Amino acid sequence: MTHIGVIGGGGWLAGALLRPVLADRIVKPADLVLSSRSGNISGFEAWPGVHMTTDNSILVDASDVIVFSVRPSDLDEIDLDLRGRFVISVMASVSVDEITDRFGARRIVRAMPNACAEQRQSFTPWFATDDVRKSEAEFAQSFFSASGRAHFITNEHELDYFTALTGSGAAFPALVADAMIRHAIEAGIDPETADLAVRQLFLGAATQMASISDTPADIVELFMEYRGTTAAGLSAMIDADLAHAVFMGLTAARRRAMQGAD
Ligand SMILES: NC(=O)C1=CN([C@@H]2O[C@H](COP(=O)(O)OP(=O)(O)OC[C@H]3O[C@@H](n4cnc5c(N)ncnc54)[C@H](OP(=O)(O)O)[C@@H]3O)[C@@H](O)[C@H]2O)C=CC1
Ligand SMILES: O=C(O)[C@@H]1CCC=N1
Repeated sequence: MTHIGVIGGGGWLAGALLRPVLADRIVKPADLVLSSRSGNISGFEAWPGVHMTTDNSILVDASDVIVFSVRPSDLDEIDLDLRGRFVISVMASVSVDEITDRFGARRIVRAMPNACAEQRQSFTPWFATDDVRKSEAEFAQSFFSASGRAHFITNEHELDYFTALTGSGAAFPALVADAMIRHAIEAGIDPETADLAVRQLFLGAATQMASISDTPADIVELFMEYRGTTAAGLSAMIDADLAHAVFMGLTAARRRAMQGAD
């Protein structure tokens, strides 16, 4: 697993995944090839040895592992024969069967990281076809572990669910954070302080939830039992059916993932 080629390597997710991989020397800069359509790839200035191309066939010839990180709607313009090759895909909504039908590859790892990879905090479930070799599965686990928590799953269909749940990265928490910041500003807190306060709150909450055995439901219960100001706030949010809004959002995102997002 030495030479890696990333089709769509100039994109948002590829950069977020690859910078930790390069920083950890899981892949050497000289062994990495990135492709894009435009030839414009930035974010790799710290690793001048990384190769860049607009020709995917050059990338394939130079690589043992071919990573697909283009938008699903851009797949039609890619015509490659990848029979006998090992492929990793991070594309939403593109099944391993579709990858086999389009490109001939049978040894496929399909993963769903998120953009928190840049901070090494992605949750990345990944699935492997039966043909994937042990060394290739080990490479996939170490590749995705550089940018967060990599988690092997045995049911490919779950990836469409995770596309909605965790592929969305900071987006859904950011929606809640933004509402809190706007409320604070309306209450007279200056915007800079409101922003600082809510960012720190989310960092504290995430760190706490990641490090204690209490579940999120236990934490809610703890504050409800305390019967203080937080319980008053929680009761109003529960009455307003915050959970319903979250369920509706996740259902819509999952439906889109199953239909084919771009
Ligand atoms: N962004 C995210 O948070 C997440 C994304 N994903 C998945 O990752 C994949 C990539 O997404 P993202 O990084 O956001 O997308 P971007 O639009 O940021 O990047 C896509 C990249 O693909 C390149 N590209 C398009 N067509 C070709 C081609 N024919 N040959 C070579 N390169 C090509 C683009 O080049 P150019 O710019 O020059 O056109 C660009 O560098 C998607 O399938 C998405 O579903 C999964 C989880 C999270
Ligand atoms: O919003 C999107 O479509 C991308 C793909 C999966 C998560 N984010």
